[in-house]
Amino acid sequence: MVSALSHIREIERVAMGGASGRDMPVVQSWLRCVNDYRLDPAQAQEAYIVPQTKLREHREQAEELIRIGRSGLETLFNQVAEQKYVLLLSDARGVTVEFMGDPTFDNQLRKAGLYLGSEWSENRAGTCAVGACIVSGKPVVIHQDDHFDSSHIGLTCTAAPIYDTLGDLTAVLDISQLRSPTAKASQQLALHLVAATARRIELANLISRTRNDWVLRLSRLPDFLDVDPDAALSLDGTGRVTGITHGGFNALARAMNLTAFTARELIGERIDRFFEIDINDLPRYMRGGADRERVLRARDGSAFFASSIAPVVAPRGPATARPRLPGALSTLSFGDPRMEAMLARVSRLAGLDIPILIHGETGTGKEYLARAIHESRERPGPFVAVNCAAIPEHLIESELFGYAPGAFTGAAPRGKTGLIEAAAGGTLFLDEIGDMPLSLQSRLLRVLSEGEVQPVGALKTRPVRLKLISASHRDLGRLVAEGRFREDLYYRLNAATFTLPPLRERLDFDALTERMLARIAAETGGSPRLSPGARMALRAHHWPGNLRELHNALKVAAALADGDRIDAEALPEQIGRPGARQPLRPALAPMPPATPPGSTDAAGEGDLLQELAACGGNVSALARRLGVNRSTVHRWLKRGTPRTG
Ligand SMILES: Nc1ncnc2c1ncn2[C@@H]1O[C@H](COP(=O)(O)OP(=O)(O)OP(=O)(O)O)[C@@H](O)[C@H]1O
Repeated sequence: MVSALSHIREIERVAMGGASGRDMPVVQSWLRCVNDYRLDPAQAQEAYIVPQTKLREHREQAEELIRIGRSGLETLFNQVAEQKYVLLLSDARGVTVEFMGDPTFDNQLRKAGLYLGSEWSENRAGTCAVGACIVSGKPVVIHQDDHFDSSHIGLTCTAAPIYDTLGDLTAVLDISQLRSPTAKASQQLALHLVAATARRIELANLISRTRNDWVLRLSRLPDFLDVDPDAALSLDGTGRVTGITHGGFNALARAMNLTAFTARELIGERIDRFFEIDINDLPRYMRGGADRERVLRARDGSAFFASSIAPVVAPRGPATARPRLPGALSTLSFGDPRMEAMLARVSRLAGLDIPILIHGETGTGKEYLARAIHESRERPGPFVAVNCAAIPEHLIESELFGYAPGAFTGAAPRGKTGLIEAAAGGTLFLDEIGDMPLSLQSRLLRVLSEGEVQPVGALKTRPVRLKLISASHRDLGRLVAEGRFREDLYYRLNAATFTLPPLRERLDFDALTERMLARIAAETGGSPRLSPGARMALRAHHWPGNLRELHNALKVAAALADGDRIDAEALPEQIGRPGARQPLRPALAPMPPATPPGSTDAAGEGDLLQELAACGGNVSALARRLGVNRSTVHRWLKRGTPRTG
């Protein structure tokens, strides 16, 4: 093994632009460590293990994937345990959320960071397999002194990415050894095994998450098509792509010779854009047919063997009888599978006097949904909306419950009807219910369980029947645990809980945008249309403000546009007006930039798409502007995942 000193010297040489015999991914990662994360090779740092509470949070988020992938992980571990490998599954931030290893070496493994809770993000740990894999989105071997930090140069680590069904990198699978043969080629088999297991976990994830969709598996060869296909995608009842494995993304992109596309842009496209197939042909590809009957042609002329799995429950979309939603509810979704399923359940409860609790980030349309539920009722009556966070605490009681004449100094002489009574026979919408003071929660509970309200200072209660819809962007369960929300009220409210997806996860983004534009057109009398560049920038944005942010962005853009065409320039600055991005940070070493522009923030891909939009979608122009070659730009675009490490 090389000495720490010569290792440090080598990194310094490479950082100064010196030639290196190491693999390109290693050199690129070293340069990121020096130039982007400002790590110093001379400052060795031992592995970092996140605190237990943090680890619990990371594990909770990865729970579903770990459950789905468990048998694949165990099979892989059994294959390599003899050679003293340990297995780590890390999340997209590099934190190890699952670990399998020989407990005899627990102490050594923990010290080396090959353990549950260790964080292997590149900006913290320097060049390492998990971190380099998160950044590049590709399988990688980081062998011994390929590591940046000299405290890790004894390890050999092999990692492969696991993508979620929308094409985002969600986890990294890694197998590592404390000691290994000197030759890096010794890890080729490890690389193959890890990549194959990651592929299988992606397939299992796709199948388990798309129970009411068709799943189509594709391979160049008929062998193992059913269990280990090269590619897999899920399709709804209209033949639109609802999910993909990473191989599925590659197959779709290749079928259309697409290079500058991200996985998310392919979701929602019709399968007949890519293959000579119709949704009605899918049963033909179910297991049992002869190989030659399972050949499927891609639009670029290449051929695949195909095998389909029918939906466990009836597929969505017009091909099957889609449950008809009452008018008001049907305007809230344009084909997003989660929204459709949720609205179908909501519509069954809308007419009953059961409280409904709506969860969702700010601006996801909680009040819109509440109003739609109200309007879909047979005799809706009044709709009274109250934002519990907006009324000063000392006024909430009298506002909600009203008061009797002379209840307190300064009270109106004839008393006042509270908002609860005002909603009698209709719907009371309590927004931000988590902000309701504890003392009032018990009184609200009484309204719900006894059907009566007692105004402040009144001796008698009055009967009141209403539909209660409450909403919160906070986790009420957590507020209960912290003693800030009454448990009894919580259980009364949460029986029918619905969560609105954030805009960035909705699959009907384009249709939703068009609908909003149509509404703006009706209001303003124009007919605004999005240019391709503006559409790309909108798709690339993260939308922290959700539907509210989108609606406002479109209104502003329509007002600023020259005529009816909305160009990217008319969009608000944070959504990616060309030129709004910060200039590239100059690299220390005179090497081509090893990472896409914007990669130091969490929205690297978004920035790149904005750059591309600014170049009119022309990859060559963008490559010239960034000083890299076209294939580098294609690779960055193909990676299709926002950067995290
Ligand atoms: N279905 C929809 N169609 C069109 N626009 C919508 C829709 N839902 C929400 N919006 C837009 O988003 C804005 C916010 O919606 P709403 O007030 O329902 O969200 P919210 O989740 O209740 O927000 P908050 O958490 O801030 O109270 C609306 O004013 C409207 O501009």
